Amino acid sequence: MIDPRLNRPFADLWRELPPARDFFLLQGLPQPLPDQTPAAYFAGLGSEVLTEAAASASDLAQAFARFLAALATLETDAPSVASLTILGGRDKHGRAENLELTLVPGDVAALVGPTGSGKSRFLADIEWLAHGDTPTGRRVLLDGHPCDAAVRLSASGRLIAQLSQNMQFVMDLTVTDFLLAHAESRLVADGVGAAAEVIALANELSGEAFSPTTALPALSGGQSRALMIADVARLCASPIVLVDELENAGIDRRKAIELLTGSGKIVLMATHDPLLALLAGRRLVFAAGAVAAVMETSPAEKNCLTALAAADARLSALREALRHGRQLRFTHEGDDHA
Ligand SMILES: Nc1ncnc2c1ncn2[C@@H]1O[C@H](COP(=O)(O)OP(=O)(O)OP(=O)(O)O)[C@@H](O)[C@H]1O
Repeated sequence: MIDPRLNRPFADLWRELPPARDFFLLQGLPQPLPDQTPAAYFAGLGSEVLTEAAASASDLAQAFARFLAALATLETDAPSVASLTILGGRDKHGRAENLELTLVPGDVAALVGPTGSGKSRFLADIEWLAHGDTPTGRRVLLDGHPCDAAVRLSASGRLIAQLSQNMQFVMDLTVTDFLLAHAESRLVADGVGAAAEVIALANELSGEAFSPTTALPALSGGQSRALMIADVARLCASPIVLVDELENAGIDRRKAIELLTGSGKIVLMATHDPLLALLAGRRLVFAAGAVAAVMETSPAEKNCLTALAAADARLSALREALRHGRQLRFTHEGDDHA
């Protein structure tokens, strides 16, 4: 049976599956015209081109149809996770950790605890999809099942995105070129639109806007974080996001969390920041390398959010004034004028 896509103009195919163009490059075939159909293109190939390609016109048409089918499968192959479960292991002294925590898309869990209490280790256990084979003995289940070695090797990079504290780009590309390359690798149909959307979101998160033509290494720390968060939220298929401290990132943390959870991701973040902790539905309290308690954010705590956000905005305004060399003023009445 003839693939119906072979009777549609190339312009439509390029729009839906941009990497379909690569077929012609890889086969060393002339680039088709946008208003041509593949059926007409292959039928019209001259004998010289066919000899060079060592294939008949119908072989090439069938190979192109298989290429399109494979691309379409890749595109729908975004990993999805309905639940993430972490089963307790043991603390630094070998005592059992009493934990069975299940998170679903849209959930945010904050990891709190003194320095050295095991927050980063917990994130690393999830990243590794631990199976009782890390120092903590924890086990991580996806959709209620343990992950076998094949899943762990092939899927952990695609399932889990990590935003770490120190983010520095070494690639000498402009922001747009980087995002276009990422969009292309993810087979996003409208790469240009997606890149523009990520830049707009990143500029909403960071205090100082950057332009699409800014070189990646020229971005400030806050701008880099903002770009990565917007990229993870919009372009990255990973359903699980691990965040190691957002507080000093120089970005709108509240918006950043809303952006990530709004895109249906499971977010786990280590934090010492009350604002971020209260944005999470649950917080895991760490002590001696284990989760000592799981606290639900209470309605009373949620009520504090508005006041806390206002206090946070005042502090941010002071930071901004400080940055710009202005005099600082902080009053009990809250009418500080910097
Ligand atoms: N259950 C455990 N068993 C054995 N070692 C552990 C356990 N939990 C954590 N550790 C180890 O303890 C050390 C400190 O833990 P970790 O770095 O995770 O703390 P943290 O809470 O992230 O600290 P900080 O807030 O300073 O970043 C690490 O070397 C880690 O591997």
